[in-house]
Amino acid sequence: MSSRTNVSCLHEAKRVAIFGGTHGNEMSGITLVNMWKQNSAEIERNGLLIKPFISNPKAVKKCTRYIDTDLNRAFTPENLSAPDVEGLLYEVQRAKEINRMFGPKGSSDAYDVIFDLHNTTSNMGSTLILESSTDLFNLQMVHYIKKAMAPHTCSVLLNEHPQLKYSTTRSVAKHPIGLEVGPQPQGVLRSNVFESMRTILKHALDFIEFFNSGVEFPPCTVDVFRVQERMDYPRDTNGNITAMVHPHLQDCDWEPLNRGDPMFLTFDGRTILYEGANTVYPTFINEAAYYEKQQAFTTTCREILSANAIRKAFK
Ligand SMILES: CC(=O)N[C@@H](CC(=O)O)C(=O)O
Ligand SMILES: [Zn+2]
Repeated sequence: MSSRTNVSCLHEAKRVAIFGGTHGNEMSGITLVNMWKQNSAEIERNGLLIKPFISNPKAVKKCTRYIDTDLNRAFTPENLSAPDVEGLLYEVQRAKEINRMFGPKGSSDAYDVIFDLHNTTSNMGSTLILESSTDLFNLQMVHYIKKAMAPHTCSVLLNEHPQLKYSTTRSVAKHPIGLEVGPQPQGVLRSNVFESMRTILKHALDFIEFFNSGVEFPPCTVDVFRVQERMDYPRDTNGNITAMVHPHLQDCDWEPLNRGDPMFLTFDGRTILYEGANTVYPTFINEAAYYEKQQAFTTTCREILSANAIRKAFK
């Protein structure tokens, strides 16, 4: 069978948004988007409409993650269909606005791609976040970016967990893609993190330009880390944490954690071991924003996804 028969023909991706400031204290995305709003030469590509956009301007102004509630959890069907009344939470109101501008979510009018730029305090390096294992366009794009970034690594986190998946800002687009780069403290800009993010965006836009010009991308595989479980800190009956991430686990994002490996260190010096049966690959280890979400790290398992060849459908 010739490979021709297996080429999936996908719609052109003309409308692309780049969001920064979904969280108002994650400075790389905010700074890049503000820069590109002033001068967009760097992100312009043939035949593409590219919109750099600050998604939570009030939170950016205060340099805080959010005003009333986490915008990156707010794109639920209930919120998006809520009537426009006075007194809505700021981020719910903003989610509705973003849905009107870039969506409606799930409709053919929605933007083709939204890149949502985030920073983490965890030592995750550069990470692309996918919400679906079957989005061929995104899988091929991620494959292209990983190859273009080599020898630097760019990990892929896949969150399609039925309970742990959340309603992200980028989920308004047909092809939602998150970019998480760390470690960078909240409210701080680090040049290495800023430059990695900028380079990944460049490769991503190049991919879309090639795709729209009719280039065919051959079948590929993508190594991903699939979200498995949320691990909370040990807590007392008042909900206060009683232990910290163990020094042997701290900064070891994406490295295997085996049964019997140290996980937490209590304030009185006791080590708490990982007791799960299977080897997992922790990520978002000691993320500052996740203390309030009862999350010390996320466990993932490794998986290899396959994607068909793709090219643009000719009308
Ligand atoms: C540290 C951080 O904000 N992480 C993002 C991950 C994502 O975009 O899916 C979040 O929790 O919304
Ligand atoms: Zn974020």
